[in-house]
Amino acid sequence: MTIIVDQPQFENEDKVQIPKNGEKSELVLDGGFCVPDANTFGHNFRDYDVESERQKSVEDFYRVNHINQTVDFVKRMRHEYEKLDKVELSIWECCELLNEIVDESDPDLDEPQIEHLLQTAEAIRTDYPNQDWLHLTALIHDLGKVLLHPSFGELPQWAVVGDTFPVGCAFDKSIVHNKYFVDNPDYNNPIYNSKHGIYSQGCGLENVMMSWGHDDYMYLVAKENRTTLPSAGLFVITYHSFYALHRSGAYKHLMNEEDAENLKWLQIFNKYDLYSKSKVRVDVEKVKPYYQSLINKYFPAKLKW
Ligand SMILES: O[C@H]1[C@H](O)[C@@H](O)[C@H](O)[C@@H](O)[C@H]1O
Ligand SMILES: [Fe+2]
Ligand SMILES: [Fe+2]
Repeated sequence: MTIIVDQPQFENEDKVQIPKNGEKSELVLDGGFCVPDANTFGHNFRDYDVESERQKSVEDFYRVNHINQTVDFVKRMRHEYEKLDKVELSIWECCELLNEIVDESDPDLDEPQIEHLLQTAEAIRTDYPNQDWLHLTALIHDLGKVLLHPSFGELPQWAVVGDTFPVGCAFDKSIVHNKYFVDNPDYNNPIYNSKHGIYSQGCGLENVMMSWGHDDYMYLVAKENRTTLPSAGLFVITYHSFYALHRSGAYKHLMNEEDAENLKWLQIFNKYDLYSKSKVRVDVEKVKPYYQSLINKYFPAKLKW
């Protein structure tokens, strides 16, 4: 059986159902990319409740993340990192640096980060051969995880990875492990805990502060280094971990028209980001010249980080 995924769409469930043992079925994305039956550990993708060793550490990750991501914290991080005074590196050098990094929030990934970047990019490239900006967006979408590296300040996991969400307004129920927000200082602050909080209807996501992490950081780096990527590419980078929006449809009241357009690309991108996590290795040396040509097209040779 072949299930075609309609795109783009809002899904209300937080995890994707995959076939039970023995049931043969596959999900086929737009251009024929086949979604694996299960993640590397034999579970549904993004199943945050399944009993496993990994589940416990992922839940603990979200507990600390939800307690510490506050308006004050995000403001401090933005101020610190917009200086871009840490290091000077090319995009590719940064991809290689990612290999030293482990993401403790991810229940699905068991490969080095560079594999994940290339698997995502190559899967999209097959299905959308003419959108070279989307191939490059995929290659760099998780590069901000270098924040975990000593030369970038060695931030703790909870300040770098995991799903993101707005701060400064109420935390939505659809956010993974949302029960831990009760211990966040902003949770009981009347300025921050209403539906709109410090924002207004349709204000545009650009004006909304997201929890600090690799998405926002990479957006900052790309923008300040004057990338020529289109706005949809920057949107994908900035909100790819915002599952409450792109999967559950929460916080739509903060979007403007441009966000709604860009969201369509994010929903396409997300399928590849999530389901290309597999054991199938990409031959890095073989694909490197292609990605290097895209880097040359859209970025300066060296970037300030
Ligand atoms: O655990 C994962 C991982 O950190 C991804 O890079 C991020 O984009 C996802 O939103 C998150 O769930
Ligand atoms: Fe990510
Ligand atoms: Fe990713």
